[in-house]
Amino acid sequence: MLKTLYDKLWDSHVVRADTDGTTLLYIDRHLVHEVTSPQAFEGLREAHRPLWRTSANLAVADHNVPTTSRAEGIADPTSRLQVETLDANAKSFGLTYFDMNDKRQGIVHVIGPEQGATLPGMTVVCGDSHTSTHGAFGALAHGIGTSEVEHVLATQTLLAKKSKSMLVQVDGALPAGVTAKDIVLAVIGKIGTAGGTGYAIEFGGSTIRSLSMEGRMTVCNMAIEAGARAGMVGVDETTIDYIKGRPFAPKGDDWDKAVAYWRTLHTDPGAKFDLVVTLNAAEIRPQVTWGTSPEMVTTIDGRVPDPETEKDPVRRDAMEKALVYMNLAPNTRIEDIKIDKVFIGSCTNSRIEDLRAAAQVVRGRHRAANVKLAMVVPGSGLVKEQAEREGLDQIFKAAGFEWREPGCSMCLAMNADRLEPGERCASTSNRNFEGRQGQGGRTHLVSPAMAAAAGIAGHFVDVRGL
Ligand SMILES: CC(C)[C@H](C(=O)O)[C@@H](O)C(=O)O
Ligand code: SF4
Repeated sequence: MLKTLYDKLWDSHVVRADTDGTTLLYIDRHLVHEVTSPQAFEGLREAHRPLWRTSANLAVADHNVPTTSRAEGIADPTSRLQVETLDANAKSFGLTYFDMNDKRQGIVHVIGPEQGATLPGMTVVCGDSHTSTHGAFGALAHGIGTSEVEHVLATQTLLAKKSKSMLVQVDGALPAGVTAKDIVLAVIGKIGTAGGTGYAIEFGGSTIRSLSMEGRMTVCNMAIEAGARAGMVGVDETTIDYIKGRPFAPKGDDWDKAVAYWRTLHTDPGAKFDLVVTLNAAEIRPQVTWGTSPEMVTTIDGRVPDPETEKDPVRRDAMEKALVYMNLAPNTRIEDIKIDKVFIGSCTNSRIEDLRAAAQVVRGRHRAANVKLAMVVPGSGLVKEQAEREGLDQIFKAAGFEWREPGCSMCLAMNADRLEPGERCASTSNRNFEGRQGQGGRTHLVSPAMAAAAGIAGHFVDVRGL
């Protein structure tokens, strides 16, 4: 039988399947962070349960860590308690753990692949919705809730039901200045934030094949924002080259055997998907969100839409509400929207290529006077180190951008980095709902190059013209 990549990943992890489709799946890799793990560890402790397979777990603190003056510790007591609780749990349960001062520390979805802890053919879970990122490696990866975190820690399995399959096929050469972030925002603009509900999405086509692993991770990262449970890309030489030599990757004979297996991890030609969506890369332009959902997106040469032209009353209401929150008038040119802050970071766009793309734009230029703060937050200590080797930190600092320590930072308002009420931000993160970056803050999702360009111009601007 012809199989999709999703079928192959699913079938190879079934421990037991009931007639109603409820399936117990074996989990190969469990990533742990401080927000969704405390109750899970507490549950194990109360039940006197050990971990089923300690070496399957990798833990890191990311959401609550400060991105400045880390040596002084964490000022906020709630954040400090969460991180200290993970410190203590990792120690008492014996998990591999990168603490806040370890240079391998970073955002959980950046460090998994960086360490080679995320490998093709694996099932990867984490108590975090953006676990879909890891699907870029030909893995079945998705977020789980805290009670499931406890279940995985105790049994190395998860109860699941198979989703339907969707292929998002993107073909053609990407125009200059258009990036993986623009592809995925364009996909969400097309299918909507509910378009992927009930599906696992495979991204394919020549455009996706030509993306680096960083780009593929950006695309899979936001599959969850399209409503899908998982995003994935088939394995090819780009995947294998990325993994080779990473600390957790197999070595010697094991490497050869693994690679032979990994090369089978793609959809068989002719295998059927429940739904196929196609995009032409040549038609994708730099994207900017204007509202409070990633599907409220348009192109840099576009305008804020006018709710008057929307016939569906539910959608019209949502648009009106979003425009009030965003303080935007219908028909405003996107290029005329002024910004107060820039955030370059998050598990969507904080990898070395993202930082290179942003640095290329700001090199020799300076932050606009109306931009109060432009911050660059590398996804991990190792990304930071690499960027510094390449002199990117100097380029950013010379341009008036702040160079920070790794973490989730201003992607969400769970640490010291946040927007003040009414502030408008060009952000490379993945969510723009009300209050996401701070109460009353206004988020516009863009690519790293577009965020950098907005920081220089003081308003959104087309990177293709720079
Ligand atoms: C805190 C965590 C549970 C959450 C998630 O699951 O995604 C966060 O990472 C986010 O991006 O909103
Ligand atoms: S960077 Fe943002 S989206 Fe990613 S895990 Fe952290 S909070 Fe969630």
